[in-house]
Amino acid sequence: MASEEILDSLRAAITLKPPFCTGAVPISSDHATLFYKKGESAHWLDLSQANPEQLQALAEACEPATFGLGQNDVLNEEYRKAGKMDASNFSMRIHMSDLGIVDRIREQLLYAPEDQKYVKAELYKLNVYGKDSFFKSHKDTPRGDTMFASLVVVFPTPHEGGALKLSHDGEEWTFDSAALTRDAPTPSIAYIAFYSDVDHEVTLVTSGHRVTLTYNLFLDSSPSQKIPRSVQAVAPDSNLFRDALLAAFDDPTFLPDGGYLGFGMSFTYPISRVKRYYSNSGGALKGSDAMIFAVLEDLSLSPSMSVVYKGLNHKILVPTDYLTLGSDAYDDIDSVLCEEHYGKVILGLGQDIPSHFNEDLPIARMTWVTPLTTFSNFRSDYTYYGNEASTEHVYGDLCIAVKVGAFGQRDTIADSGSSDEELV
Ligand SMILES: O=C(O)CCC(=O)C(=O)O
Ligand SMILES: [Fe+2]
Repeated sequence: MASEEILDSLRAAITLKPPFCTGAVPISSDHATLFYKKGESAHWLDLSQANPEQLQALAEACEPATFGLGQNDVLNEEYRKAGKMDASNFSMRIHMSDLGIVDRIREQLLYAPEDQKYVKAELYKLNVYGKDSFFKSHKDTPRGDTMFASLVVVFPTPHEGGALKLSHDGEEWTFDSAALTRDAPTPSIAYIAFYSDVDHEVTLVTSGHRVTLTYNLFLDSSPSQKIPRSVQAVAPDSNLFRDALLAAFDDPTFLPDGGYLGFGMSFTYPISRVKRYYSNSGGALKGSDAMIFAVLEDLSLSPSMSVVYKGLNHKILVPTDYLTLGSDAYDDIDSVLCEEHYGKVILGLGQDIPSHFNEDLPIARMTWVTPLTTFSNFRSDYTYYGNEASTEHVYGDLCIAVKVGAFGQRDTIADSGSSDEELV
């Protein structure tokens, strides 16, 4: 039986990386010059040295900002009070890639094999948060299934308040853009990029004007962006987890006969994207999820993105490679998931085989290092052909699963997903 102390040391080594990256970057007047349309006339101002009258004129050229609710954009000033200008109504010569911000996001937020680490920052809107503006807590609506994060850039226009507060999984962070831009020795923008599924809010602006550009960040497969070699596949803090895993593997009392290790996800992933991007590798996973996957691969194990289904009688582990949604079932769902989707019944390491167990079903002896979460919960519909055809569904949660060999041969098992009948 896996000793609790070894598991605790593994858990402690999974340092939760903050779900954002941030910084301040000096800008020139050329970067800070904003041209915009208002009715028939054109205007411009330099956001690195704008006066209150210019900022007030810009605020008046904006429309009230809406926000995404489901698939709709709604206006509700109890929830969000700010001005917005669509990208078609203004122009700036500032590019996030030229300022090195896209590279920083790639290194710090996107933690994937080099050939998948392409980030595209697409300008979304300009916002002006005048006095009494705010935006209550929300998650950003993903615009397409390759969008993974949002980027907010705040210009050095005088204002107080308007900090961005983020919270995820019981932790909170504050991005005080007013202080960051005020304290910089030369005119600088402050930026923050955060995963779209992180809750965030803009606190009340108590004076001045907070002017921002927002960008949607997409995974992009264009090879035009070459990744600098210096970007490491595994970031330094992953050494802690790697060392803890190696120590656990060296301990004969840890999974003496081998078994599966499971890791619950720390972030949300749309299942359509999981099938497309993550089935064979952890490409573009977020934060500690990405770190765990990368370290397991580095240790020559074969982690897979898998789903834990709550089946009829059992929990069933199915690699996302073999996940088909909307299929037909001529048998009970547990058997279908095992026989047609390379699923395995999950049992704990020392757990007895339940009575009336169908001996044909393969078993995965699973130890959860981090608990299964419902961040990436989804539902699969299928048609069950019993006496009559009926539409049924089964719920699943995404996880990282890895098969580990017995003591002395930890990394020798490639979990091909084939329906090996042996009890692991
Ligand atoms: O301005 C900010 O700091 C955040 C804005 C925001 O959350 C949004 O536009 O969705
Ligand atoms: Fe937002």
